[in-house]
Amino acid sequence: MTITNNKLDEHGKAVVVDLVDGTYAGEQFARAATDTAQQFAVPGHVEQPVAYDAVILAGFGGPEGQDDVIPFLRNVTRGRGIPDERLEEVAHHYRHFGGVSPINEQNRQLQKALQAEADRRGLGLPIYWGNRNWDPYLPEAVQQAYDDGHRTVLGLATSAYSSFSSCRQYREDFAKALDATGLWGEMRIDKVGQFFDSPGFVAPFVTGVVDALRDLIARGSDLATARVLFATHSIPTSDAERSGPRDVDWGEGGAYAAQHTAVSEVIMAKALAELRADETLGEIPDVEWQLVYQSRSGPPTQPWLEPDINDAIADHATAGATAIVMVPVGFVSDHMEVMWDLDTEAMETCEEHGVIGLRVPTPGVDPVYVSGLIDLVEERLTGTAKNDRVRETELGPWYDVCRPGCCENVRAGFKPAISGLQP
Ligand SMILES: CC1=C(CCC(=O)O)c2cc3nc(cc4[nH]c(cc5[nH]c(cc1n2)c(C)c5CCC(=O)O)c(CCC(=O)O)c4C)C(CCC(=O)O)=C3C
Ligand SMILES: [Fe+2]
Repeated sequence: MTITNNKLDEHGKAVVVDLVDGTYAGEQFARAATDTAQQFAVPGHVEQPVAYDAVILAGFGGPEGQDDVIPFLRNVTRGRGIPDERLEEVAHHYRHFGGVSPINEQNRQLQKALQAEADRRGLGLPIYWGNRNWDPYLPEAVQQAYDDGHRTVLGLATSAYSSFSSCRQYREDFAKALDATGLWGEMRIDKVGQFFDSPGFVAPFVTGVVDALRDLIARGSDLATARVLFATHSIPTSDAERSGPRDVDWGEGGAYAAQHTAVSEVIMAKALAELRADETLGEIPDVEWQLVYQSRSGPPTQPWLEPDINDAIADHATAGATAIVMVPVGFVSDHMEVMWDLDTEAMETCEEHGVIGLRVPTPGVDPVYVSGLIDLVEERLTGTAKNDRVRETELGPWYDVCRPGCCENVRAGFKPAISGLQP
């Protein structure tokens, strides 16, 4: 069986992936031949215009009532055979908030805001929305876009960094949606590359850190004893090591940790520069910062990225810190991982240790972020050259087309994915 995704674009420059046999979820599926590598602009930036006619926003999805909680968690943990009793332990975060995660409403708002910005620029692009784990599901969004006549679609996932969970799984979800709808070869879906260091994503965090530090100054707190903790989702160290292209040595924690470290450094530098530009504030000392991890799950025997934010708060308090500023740099909206793990648990840890705890907002639907995402869409519409794309760290602009093995998950095995060279 040969299936073709990513058909020739109308400018003749081929972005074609010929797919050969592979197996996925009991179905004959597609595996791309690696010798198609030459057909992509190496090292993975598409520098020709593509006439995308729609955008599909891909979200994580979350429950919207108590009855949704267990079915949602079954979806998230699908294929790992976790019994419902175990899921009920995770469920208590959701149960605590009436079984409702704010994530779907946040994505509805984001969809609206993106649509308004695309319309304002006269792009004529409808923005669809579908989720990985809850209604509305991604295949429905793909089918809807197809039924409305769209054949060349740009995917945009609500996740900024590289790793299996934050990038490749969304690429697989789009491929799975093409399979579920029978639209392989009928519809081209490409995905916007990881945007951790795009100006629109970075700016709201800078504003947030500036506001939090100003707040501390206003309270008479000494910034020399404040700590800024940049928080992101922990992942298994085995996933972290495989994040990003395999032919680059990213150091400990792989591209995932390297991207977070680079962005945190930029946010910190920009925030301090902004505060120092305000002479009414007096001397602003350097503020100690650290990248920390949250929301670890999985068996205790499996190593995940550390330190955990709660351990870090305890250590900093012991070492004399008086205030903790939490920056959820790994997340795009104030969903459950933020509401529970930071605003509930980590705040409690701050209280226990007698330190001030402040939490910076995520980008959410900040107009700067929304506009920045549409800039990324425009880069792909116009085929903006790699060197003309504005990014805030040396690591970017990240790839439009991932290389073989990028963010692979050896536990789950090979699955087809869009916007990359297989396997
Ligand atoms: C890197 C990353 C992001 C950031 C990138 C992105 O945003 O996509 C993220 C986001 C999210 N994670 C979320 C929820 C969950 N994640 C789980 C489990 C896991 N996440 C992982 C990683 C990530 N997760 C991993 C390695 C696992 C272990 C299981 C596995 O190997 O897959 C579980 C299962 C229970 C448990 O194990 O705790 C739940 C319920 C929600 C929704 C929140 C809401 O409802 O508001 C969001 C946005
Ligand atoms: Fe997660």
